[in-house]
This record gives sequence, structure tokens and C-alpha cells, in this order.
Amino acid sequence: MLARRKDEIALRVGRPVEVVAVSARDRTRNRDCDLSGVRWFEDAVELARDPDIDVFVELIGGHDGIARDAVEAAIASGHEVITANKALLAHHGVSLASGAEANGCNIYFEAAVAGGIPVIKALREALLGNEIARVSGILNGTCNYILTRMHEEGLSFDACLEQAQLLGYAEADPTFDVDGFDTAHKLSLLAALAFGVQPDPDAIHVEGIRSITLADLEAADELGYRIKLLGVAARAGAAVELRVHPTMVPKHWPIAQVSGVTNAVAIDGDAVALTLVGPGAGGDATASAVVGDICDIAAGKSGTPFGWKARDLRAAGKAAIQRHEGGYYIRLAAVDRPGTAAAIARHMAEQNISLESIMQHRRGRPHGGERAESAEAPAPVVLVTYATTEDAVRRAIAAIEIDGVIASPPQVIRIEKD
Ligand SMILES: NC(=O)C1=CN([C@@H]2O[C@H](COP(=O)(O)OP(=O)(O)OC[C@H]3O[C@@H](n4cnc5c(N)ncnc54)[C@H](OP(=O)(O)O)[C@@H]3O)[C@@H](O)[C@H]2O)C=CC1
Ligand SMILES: N[C@@H](CCO)C(=O)O
Repeated sequence: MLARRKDEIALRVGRPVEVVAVSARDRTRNRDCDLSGVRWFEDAVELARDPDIDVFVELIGGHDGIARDAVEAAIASGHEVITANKALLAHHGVSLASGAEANGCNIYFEAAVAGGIPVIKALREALLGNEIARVSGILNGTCNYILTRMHEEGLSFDACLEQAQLLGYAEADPTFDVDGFDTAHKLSLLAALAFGVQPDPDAIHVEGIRSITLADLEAADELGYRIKLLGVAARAGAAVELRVHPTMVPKHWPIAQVSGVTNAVAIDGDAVALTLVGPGAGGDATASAVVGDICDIAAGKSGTPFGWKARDLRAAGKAAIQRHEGGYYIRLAAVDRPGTAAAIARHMAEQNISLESIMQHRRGRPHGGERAESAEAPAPVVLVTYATTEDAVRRAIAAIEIDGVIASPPQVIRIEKD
């Protein structure tokens, strides 16, 4: 991209941008670009310290090890830093930002959140006049790709994940994607920009998509919803509620229609509410964001990494998911014997949970596809509740489990409604 757009970039930012040095693991690998005349470094830390560079771009990954060492070395040398590494910033953002301020440089990380969507710039600059109430969205391309292909093509979770890896969407360790941690890392950065809280993955309630089955995707469809892995950061009095989990969203909501590797970030400000949609992962999306940051630096822009001085960022505090209020989808494998339905209904009523709908299918149909082998096999029952609390749902389920009327742990998915 830098080579292709060389002349126009130089014209627009006021000076040429040149790649002068590079480091990777394998010097012999074909990089599909001309690196003749570019200095090669075996050691990325040495490159980061090189006095002849202005900007160090870290695209290695990992919150510790070589990526962290190299970024710290670049900052200590007073170099501007660009990174796509949300894990690094989520874990060490405050200390790296303090170091950058002390050394008169900055850290840019547009590629770290939502790939090609310029959401960092939007929150750090364009929306500064707004008081933000909530930032939420689909922040992981791999998960959205998996959920979309499972739903639309009935493919298995494993097959979809393998494809996402082949396409270059997934993290080196894809558990970060599917278990929700990558979304949490990104959410912690958005929360820092929007609310002035320190990036802290431990302050976020995190659930991933591993437990979502074709049965859930089909049931959601029948009920008028789509299942998405959402990250939500919302002002809650003086605190900020931070959570990542699979969520059922009404089919007619724009976010429900965001499919494949596409990401979407909804920002609710007091002056404007908007949703940014775009490619969330992959080479082009990431390059677009990185080159945008390079151009900002070349054009002489400055500022602080999170749009606040590092010392002004306050602790986020741990989200209390038990206090979450909303509708719930609960799928139970109900044991086929008299009294099961009554027991389930009683435990729900004891917790003041009102049911909006109850859906029961013939055993093994249609959710899961397979037919049951015996009359005693559990029957899938899907309950949809009106607004209630997480606490109440957990208590009702615990009582149902103690009664022995379900054959396996229930599936619980939070619902966002109009
Ligand atoms: N994949 C995506 O769509 C996106 C990824 N990111 C982030 O970008 C970062 C990289 O991800 P991704 O490109 O997928 O990962 P890859 O594993 O594909 O690439 C990692 C790169 O780092 C190089 N590298 C690894 N170890 C070293 C080392 N010790 N010294 C120098 N170079 C090294 C590798 O070299 P070599 O090529 O020789 O193996 C490779 O070029 C991560 O932080 C990720 O979260 C952000 C947005 C999107
Ligand atoms: N693994 C990440 C890359 C982009 O940050 C994703 O799938 O969204």
C-alpha cells in the first residue's frame, strides 16, 4: 500500500514515507513486495532502537515477549510507535502510554480495534465534543465469520474456524478469538478512549462463542433474532459496565445484518449516535488502518495514545454481571417424565421470572437435526424470558438442576430487545 500510493501520500502529508528497515522471523519468505535496499534486522528490538528510524510499526502480536520488548525499546528511544496489537495495549496500555508521554512520542493503534474501521480516530478526535453513554458492537471478525457461516450454511464450528485461520482473520492462538478475549482487549481500548478508564481486561465479564450450537442459531432464527458476539461498554452511574458475550439481537436491527468478517461499532453520544461498519480483519483492512496512522505521524499530528493523559485514566473496576438486567434465552434438555414442565415453571415463578415464550420441539428435532434413540431421551425446551436479572436466572437454573429435570447444563444467552 505504501509503495502503491507513494506519490499521493507524499503529496498529501507533505513528505515522503519510506520503509527503511524490517524484521521478521524468516528472511527467506516471499513478502510479495520489493524489499531491496531495505535494511534487515534479525532482532526486532535492535530495529526499534535504531537512531535512523522515525516510526516503529509493530505487527508481531502477543502481550509480552518480543512485541512488548520492541515497543518499549522504541518508546525509550523516542520513536513514534504504531501497533495493531490490542493484547499488548490492553495489558500494558497505561505504562506504555506513560512511557510515551515521558519520551515525547505517541502510540497509534487504529488497526488494533475493528480492523479497517477508523473507530479510534472517531473516538479520540471526531467525537470529542460528545458525552458518550455506550460503545458496543461486533469487534471480532473471526467470531462473526464463524457464526455467520454456521447459521447460513449449517457448517460445524471447527470447519468455520479452520477457514477463518486460512483467511488470516484469526489470532496466532485462535482461543483468543473464540473465547472472547480478543473482543475484550479491543473493548478495553474503546472504553479508555470513550470513558477515560484504564485498559484492563480483568475488569470485563467475558464469554466466548464455543458453546453456541446450530440448535441455538436455528432457535434464534425462529424467535426473530440473530446471535452475535457483542462487546458492550456502557456508563452505569459513576462506573462503566464492561461485558463480552454472545447476544441475541432482533433480526431487523442493523447490527444483526452485519455478517462474515465485517465488524460494526455503535457509539451513543449525547449529540450524535452512529454506527461504523467495515472489514474487521485481514491484510487489506489492517494495512489501511496502519497506513492511516503512518500518514498522521508524517503529517505532524500529535497527542496522547488514549486521548487522555495516562495519569488521568481511572481504574475501571470489575463489572458485576449478576446485576445485568434484560431478556434471556434458556435452552434446556428436559427429561421426559411427568412433572418436568411444572418443576421448570415453578422455579422460574419463584424467582419472579415471567416467560415471554416457551418452544418445545419433538425430541432431537429440529435443533441438532438428529433423531432421539429412545422415548426417554431429553426433549429440547427453549424459554424466552421478559426482562429479569442475571441473578434470578442463575438461581432458577440452579434449582432446576438440583431437581434433576434436565439432562445437561442449560444454554443461556442474553437478549437485547427494542
Ligand atoms: N490478522 C488480522 O486480521 C489482524 C491482526 N492484528 C494484530 O496484528 C498482529 C499480528 O497478527 P497477524 O499478522 O495475524 O500474525 P502473523 O502470525 O500472521 O504475523 C506475525 C508477524 O510477526 C513476525 N514475527 C514473529 N515473531 C517475530 C520476531 N521474534 N521478530 C520479528 N518478527 C517476528 C512474523 O514473521 P514471519 O513472517 O517471518 O513469520 C510475522 O510476519 C497481532 O497483534 C494481531 O492481533 C490486528 C488487526 C487484524
Ligand atoms: N483476530 C482478529 C483480527 C482483527 O483484530 C479478528 O478476527 O477480529
